[in-house]
This record gives sequence, C-alpha cells and structure tokens, in this order.
Amino acid sequence: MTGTGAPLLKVCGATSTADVALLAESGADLVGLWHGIPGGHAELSPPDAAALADATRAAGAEPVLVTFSGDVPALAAVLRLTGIRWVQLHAYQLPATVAALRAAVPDGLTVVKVLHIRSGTCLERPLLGAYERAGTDLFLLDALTDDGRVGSTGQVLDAADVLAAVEHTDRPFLLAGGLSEANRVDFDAVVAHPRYAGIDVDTAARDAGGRFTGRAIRGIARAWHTARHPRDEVA
Ligand SMILES: O=C(O)c1ccccc1N[C@@H]1O[C@H](COP(=O)(O)O)[C@@H](O)[C@H]1O
Repeated sequence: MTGTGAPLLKVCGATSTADVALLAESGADLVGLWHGIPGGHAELSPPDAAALADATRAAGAEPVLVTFSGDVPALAAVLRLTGIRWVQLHAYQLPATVAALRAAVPDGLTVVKVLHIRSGTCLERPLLGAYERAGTDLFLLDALTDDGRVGSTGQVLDAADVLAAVEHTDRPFLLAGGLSEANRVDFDAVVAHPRYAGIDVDTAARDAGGRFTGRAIRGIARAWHTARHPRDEVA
C-alpha cells in the first residue's frame, strides 16, 4: 500500500473528517472505520463510513473497515458502497466467512483476520491453516482479556506469545494490544520478524478524554519507525 515495504501504523475508530485528517497528518497509514460493532462508540452508518473513507483516501491514507459482523452480503454491500479495500474481521468470524467474503468481493480486497491471545494462548491456533486457505492476507494479533473483552483492551501481549502464534502461519501479521511509544522496546524480536507488517493502536493514540492526539500518534509512529516516520527522521 505504501510501496515502501516499511511497517504500517493503523489507528482505529475515526468518526469525523477532523479525526481522519489528524490521524493521516500524524503518521497513520491505515485508518480504522467501524461498521458492524453494535454499541461501539465509533460505529458508523454505511453513508458515514463512505464519507470518511473518501476523506481518508484524500488525506493519503487507506481506510480499513473494522467489524465484528459475519454477515457477508451486508459487508460486501458496505465495501462496495464505501470503496474500502481493506477489511478487519475483529471477532470470531470463521474461515468460511473469509472465503465467502473473498467470493463476494473478488478483486483487490485485503482481508485481515484478528487472532485473539488470551493468557498466552492463541484461540484460533487450530484454525490458522483454514484461515489461510480461505484467503486471509494478514493476521492481526490482539489481546483477549480474562473477562472476555475484545478490541481496545489496552492490554499488552507478551512478545514470546506473539512469536509462538505466528510460527504457525506463513502470512504477514500486524501487532496490537496496548501498544504505545513507550513499549516499543519490549518488541525487538517481533519487529525483527520477517513477516512483521506493522501495528494497530487505539488506546495510546487518545488522551484521557478519549480524543485522538497528534502528539501521541506521532510519538508512536516515530518510536515504531512506521512508514511515514522512517528511522532517520528528525523529531
Ligand atoms: O477500539 C475498539 O474499541 C475496537 C472495537 C472493536 C473492534 C476493534 C477495536 N479496536 C482494536 O483494538 C486493538 C487495539 O486496541 P488497544 O491499542 O489495545 O486499545 C486494535 O486492533 C484495534 O483495531
């Protein structure tokens, strides 16, 4: 997408054109737009998602549809309406859902399937081969809390657990789960992995009031050396 091969920074949950502009100018390569997250604070209607997808592209970033939904016809309709080419299946959608989505949107769709790690164990580990055969392009590793919370947990994964999970797939992967400017140092081995493709952040991109802050996002992009903030950039 960036053409550089550099790791990507995704920031999740934009709800306005101001959010999108801030995220893109602060270093986000991918902007998460929610649809099919019932009760979610950043849930968007299809027309609102379409408007923010346009704004994201205009700002030079790539919109990503983030969803808990497994309703393939509805998802395909939203992808067509919005022109979004990346979809992040963040719940427990099965490999058959990935395959059906691929069939419904045959051209140019990048499918990201989230893998949930709870107490060191990847829940989807037995299904990794099936997800690959179904057409998953990337996996995204995120934390599942002991009380079952999924998405924006702020809970940090152990690097060893991440490396153990990606051992069982040949696909590129994104890392999530409480990532910040400060904890980049804990993930040297993950960042050095040949299939590491970047990071996905929510909590640390926001201030105490839940608003995105450019300062935090720039700090994350610099610390993690993502595509728009390469290693030799002067802060
Ligand atoms: O951000 C959310 O609340 C959310 C809701 C539903 C699906 C995904 C969501 N966000 C994802 O949560 C992780 C990162 O969260 P954090 O940095 O630990 O707060 C990331 O994968 C987001 O895409």
